[in-house]
Amino acid sequence: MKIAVLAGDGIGPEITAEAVRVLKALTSDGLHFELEEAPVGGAGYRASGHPLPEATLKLVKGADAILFGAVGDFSLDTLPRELRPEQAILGLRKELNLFANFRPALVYPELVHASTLKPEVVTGLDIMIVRELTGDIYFGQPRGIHTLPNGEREGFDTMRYSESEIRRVACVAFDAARKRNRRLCSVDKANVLDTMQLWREVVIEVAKDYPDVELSHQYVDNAAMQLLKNPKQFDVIVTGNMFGDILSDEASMLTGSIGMLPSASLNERNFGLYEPIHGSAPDIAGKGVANPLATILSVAMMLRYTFNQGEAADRIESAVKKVLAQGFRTGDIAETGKLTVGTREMGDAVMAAL
Ligand SMILES: NC(=O)c1ccc[n+]([C@@H]2O[C@H](COP(=O)([O-])OP(=O)(O)OC[C@H]3O[C@@H](n4cnc5c(N)ncnc54)[C@H](O)[C@@H]3O)[C@@H](O)[C@H]2O)c1
Ligand SMILES: CC(C)[C@H](C(=O)O)[C@@H](O)C(=O)O
Ligand SMILES: [Mg+2]
Repeated sequence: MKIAVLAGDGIGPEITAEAVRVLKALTSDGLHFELEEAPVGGAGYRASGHPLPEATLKLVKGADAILFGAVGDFSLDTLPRELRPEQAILGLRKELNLFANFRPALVYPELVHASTLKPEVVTGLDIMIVRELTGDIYFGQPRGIHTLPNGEREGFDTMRYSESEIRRVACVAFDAARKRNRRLCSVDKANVLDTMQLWREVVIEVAKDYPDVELSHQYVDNAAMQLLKNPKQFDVIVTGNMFGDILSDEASMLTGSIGMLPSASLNERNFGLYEPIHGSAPDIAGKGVANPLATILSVAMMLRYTFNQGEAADRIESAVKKVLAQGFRTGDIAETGKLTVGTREMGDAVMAAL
């Protein structure tokens, strides 16, 4: 199993190092991983003048899966957009056609205290957000900043989705719902946006092939509120690129921390990029305090989705549950006044539990 390891910027290298240790530990189970690292994001720009260097792209194209840390470097924010670190992850998603993004939000019993919501609202919460990842206002043309006849500048981006783009992610979400509790909520803004009216129409068409899955619809503003009011009403949520970005960060706080949410970004062949949903966290980078569990759990998703190694994935997830039960906490998930561990110690604990 060939894995390209792209650690990226900020806390990226710290959290990725722990996930790589976990992968290497599984080698003793008879699994064989070939790991190769390459620079990406700000690190890619500094190494070769581009956030997604040619050599990095070549490496990922020859790999079976990608383990991704995070990109983002505020000191490069003045660069033209195409050279900024974030273009690396956007470029990989587009180039590799990773349209289906799975972002599970799971509340571990030991972390109920860390949730921003009351225990009875989040205990046992287990939802899956399926975010479309290669379309929407993120990639729609035209876009830009131009000067109006009156001399002021205007910025513009275009929200667009074709029927086939909506259909394929809807199918993925219905399939996921079928394997879970057979409830799918499609989140859109069909009351205002034409793109989203089409979204709703196509989702309803696709639903005809899934009579066993209960489909509901919510406008995104209501969905953002419902996630805080009664998150357990959801099983699978399917939504567009931008709404999914925002709702998944929101959902992370139901679980206690953004440092707990892994993700899988897949194409039609289950080739995948696996990354935590958070960013490079410049405010804590280099301090050794970042929570590595989202990245470690992303490795479990990789084993399950791309490599069909469900047992190994279960082992990682059980190890994470065990360290939480043992009381290991990085700062983001700690109770006030309680002892915390750093990134490396959390990795050590997971290794020991494995
Ligand atoms: N996929 C990605 O690579 C990705 C995702 C999101 C943001 N970004 C980029 O990251 C940079 C920083 O963005 P931001 O500050 O808006 O979001 P962020 O997710 O990096 O950080 C938000 C907050 O969450 C905390 N946090 C994040 N991950 C954590 C972890 N593992 N453990 C403990 N705390 C954690 C941070 O310290 C910060 O306070 C920006 O350049 C942004 O574009 C990249
Ligand atoms: C860094 C950025 C391009 C990215 C996104 O908006 O998709 C991030 O926020 C994410 O959630 O992976
Ligand atoms: Mg995001």
